[in-house]
Amino acid sequence: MKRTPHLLAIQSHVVFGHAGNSAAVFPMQRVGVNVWPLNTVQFSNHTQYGQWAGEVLAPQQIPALVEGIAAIGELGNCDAVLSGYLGSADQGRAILSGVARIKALNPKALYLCDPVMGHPEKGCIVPQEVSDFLLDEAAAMADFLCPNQLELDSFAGRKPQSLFDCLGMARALLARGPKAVLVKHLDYPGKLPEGFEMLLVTEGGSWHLRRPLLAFPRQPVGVGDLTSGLFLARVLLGDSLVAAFEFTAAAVHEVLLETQACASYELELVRAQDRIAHPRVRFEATPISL
Ligand SMILES: Nc1ncnc2c1ncn2[C@@H]1O[C@H](COP(=O)(O)OP(=O)(O)O)[C@@H](O)[C@H]1O
Ligand SMILES: Cc1ncc(COP(=O)(O)O)c(C=O)c1O
Ligand SMILES: [Mg+2]
Repeated sequence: MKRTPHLLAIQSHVVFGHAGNSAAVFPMQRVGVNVWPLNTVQFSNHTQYGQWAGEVLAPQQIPALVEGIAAIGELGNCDAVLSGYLGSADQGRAILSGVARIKALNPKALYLCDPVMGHPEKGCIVPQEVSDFLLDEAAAMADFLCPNQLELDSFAGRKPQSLFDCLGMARALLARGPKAVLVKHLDYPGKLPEGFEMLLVTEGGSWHLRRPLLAFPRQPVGVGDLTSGLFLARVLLGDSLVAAFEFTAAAVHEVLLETQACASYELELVRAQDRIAHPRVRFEATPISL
């Protein structure tokens, strides 16, 4: 029997609704991965409500929890680490130490960094020191980096002029260390308004994918976290990077269709669970080169 992969997921938890681990853990479990959730913050709700209660996990808790798992002899069974929303730069550094510790025990373990940065125009609130940490330190250690367009712009230090420009900006990130860059959401001059586009850039090639852009009265949150989580889960389950990319696009689209049908602001993950595991739609990733 094939072994069930184990994934340490280090990102936010919200009590109500879905963002961070609260968006990604259940879908990753639903597709067949054992998830170890480590919550960087526990907030009442995601920050795009403009107000929330709760607190940030003390950074020293991260190594303490990782060592706790090592002490029971399980840390070497960790196949991958995912990091997302961080409450402080010190938390980020603690995560990188944890990744190094896990890779020493299991050299095949993968690290996916979703560089969640704050953006006034989006309403996602993250301390500035976290963005600096992600740009300067985290990208170098990541096997997979999953920025959205605004985060890709921050890495490149500029906005793109075209799709090929986005491709160049994503390819440039490979030089910092990652094996693959998944741009979860493209935005560039000339983009067709009716499409939602993504890019996958690897050492072996690059792929572009388009799915329909759905209309929402308020944009749902947690879509990026769902995207990164499902991509890593499917890679661990044995998909090629391109197959994981296509699966992720389809499963996320299914969740958005369910969410739209329910006229819900929060992602309808429970209702969409069978569609996550077995998407009915399929989007093909097409090769693209500079
Ligand atoms: N097919 C779609 N139709 C409409 N909106 C979408 C679709 N897919 C994703 N979105 C929205 O697009 C945005 C993507 O967010 P973005 O900032 O690029 O990434 P992240 O979710 O990581 O922050 C989110 O607001 C999400 O709700
Ligand atoms: C607590 C928390 N975690 C994670 C996120 C990231 O969500 P998204 O996947 O939409 O980038 C947000 C966005 O506001 C948030 O408030
Ligand atoms: Mg995000």
